[in-house]
Amino acid sequence: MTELLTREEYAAIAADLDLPAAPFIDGKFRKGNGPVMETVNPATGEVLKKISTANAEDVDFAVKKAREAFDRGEWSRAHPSERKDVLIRFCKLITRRRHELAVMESLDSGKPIRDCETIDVPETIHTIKWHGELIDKIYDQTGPSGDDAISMIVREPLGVVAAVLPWNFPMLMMAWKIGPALAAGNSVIVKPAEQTSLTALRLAEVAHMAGIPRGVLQVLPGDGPGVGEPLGLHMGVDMVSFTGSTETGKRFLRYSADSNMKKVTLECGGKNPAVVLEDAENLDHVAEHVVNAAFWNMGENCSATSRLIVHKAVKDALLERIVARMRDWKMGDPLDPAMHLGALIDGEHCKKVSKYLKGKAVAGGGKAKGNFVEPTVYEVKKSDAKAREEIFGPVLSVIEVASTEEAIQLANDTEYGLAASVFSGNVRKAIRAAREIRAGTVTVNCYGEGDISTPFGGYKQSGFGGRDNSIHAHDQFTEMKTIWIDLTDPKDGDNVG
Ligand SMILES: NC(=O)C1=CN([C@@H]2O[C@H](COP(=O)(O)OP(=O)(O)OC[C@H]3O[C@@H](n4cnc5c(N)ncnc54)[C@H](O)[C@@H]3O)[C@@H](O)[C@H]2O)C=CC1
Ligand code: BAL
Repeated sequence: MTELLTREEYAAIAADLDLPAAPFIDGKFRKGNGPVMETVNPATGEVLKKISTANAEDVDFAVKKAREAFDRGEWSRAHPSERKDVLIRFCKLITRRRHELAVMESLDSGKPIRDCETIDVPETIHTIKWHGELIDKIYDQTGPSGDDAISMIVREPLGVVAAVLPWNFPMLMMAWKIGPALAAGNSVIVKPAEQTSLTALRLAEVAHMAGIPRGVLQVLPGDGPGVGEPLGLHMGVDMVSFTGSTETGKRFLRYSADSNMKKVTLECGGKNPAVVLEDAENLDHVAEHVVNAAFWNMGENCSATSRLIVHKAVKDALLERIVARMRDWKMGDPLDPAMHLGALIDGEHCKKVSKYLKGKAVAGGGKAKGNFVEPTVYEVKKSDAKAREEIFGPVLSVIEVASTEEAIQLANDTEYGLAASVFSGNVRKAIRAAREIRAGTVTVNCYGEGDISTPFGGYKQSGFGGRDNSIHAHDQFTEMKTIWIDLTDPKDGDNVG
């Protein structure tokens, strides 16, 4: 269990922070050639730091350094157990600095400190450790090539990987990418979201202290056009692993087509349903999961439940319980460990979310103060924008249905397919529904994203090209090669063709 400090202790850590302020390239912080960018605390509007950003010239330099590091081979060709040892040392250093990292994450993103301490930091450590531990335990394969040959099917690191990150889980999404990519031996260039660069920069420095060689993990702060686009278009980048909006994800497919056909994997948006069937058991339990699914991380979560598709027989009883549970979710100062909800990422996003706060709410719906938005529930028609568009905020749209078939049809009536949940007391019905819903993760009688051992990614416009987490992430960050070895004796005659 992670211990939480007091508000005062967190404030003291915040006051003492020495925040990073420049790109981390080839083993050190260097002034970038891009514009200076302010990183702002979304809860207070205070400028936390002025950060020197990278530009296309810095991207070129970082790619060159990443390639040189890859070719030197001290990381890419190190024995897997050596890479494991360094990654585990990296995790130990993160553990030592966990409170500092949690406070930086909370200040920079508006996330409640209790989540940063109990989820973001420990899951970051767990993810990097899991992939480090994995790398010296997986085998390559041989093919069924008969007596005259042996075919080896081996996995090799891709080379230079760019990880383009969102602002909603800055550190954890970095771990989802760098854990498997570094374990496999790649050089990685991280582009954090422009709102949240601080923990990425600190992690790169800590990784270097742990023994990750220069050039192997670099971080380039900056915006999409200034840093993301040159990375996407760069002829020296072998892969982009992206998490963010579907619209920007599609841009990376275009960048790839317009440059070197680099591998692209995309983890994008969602309009995720919780489907509650008429035989759902224990509505208190269902309500607890739905409230967590909809409002955790202020709804700024790609897998957040934003549609509650509920059978009319249980709707009123469930809504009553949801409204009651919402009262336990306290919103306020993110550095106060009693708070469950902090601020949305910035004013622009807050404006986008607030556009949906119209009509009579079942709960919440109060006017947003600063970047804080009250958790809100609406009953809507299936054609309503609230039921169709990704809001990415604490807004839950409830749609009543009259049958299981209608519920599943509606669950699938979206361009997205990231996550879903099904609640039913009948296992056969629940599993049938889970199979019929077209989404990358479907949970039964709970909400969740699985864990590090299970793949995460989307169907339809929620994802492309691979999965984060699990051994499938290792596949994502490696290239597959066949090595065919002839075993016939040349003395026995012609073995050509
Ligand atoms: N995981 C998810 O599903 C996420 C979804 N979103 C959704 O996206 C909406 C917009 O949020 P944004 O921060 O603007 O997401 P975004 O998808 O534009 O940003 C994600 C990353 O892509 C980069 N990027 C942006 N434009 C780019 C470009 N033209 N070329 C290369 N890289 C580029 C950004 O700098 C950031 O690092 C949100 O309101 C939300 O609905 C946002 C963040 C995460
Ligand atoms: N929930 C993990 C991925 C994301 O929200 O972007």
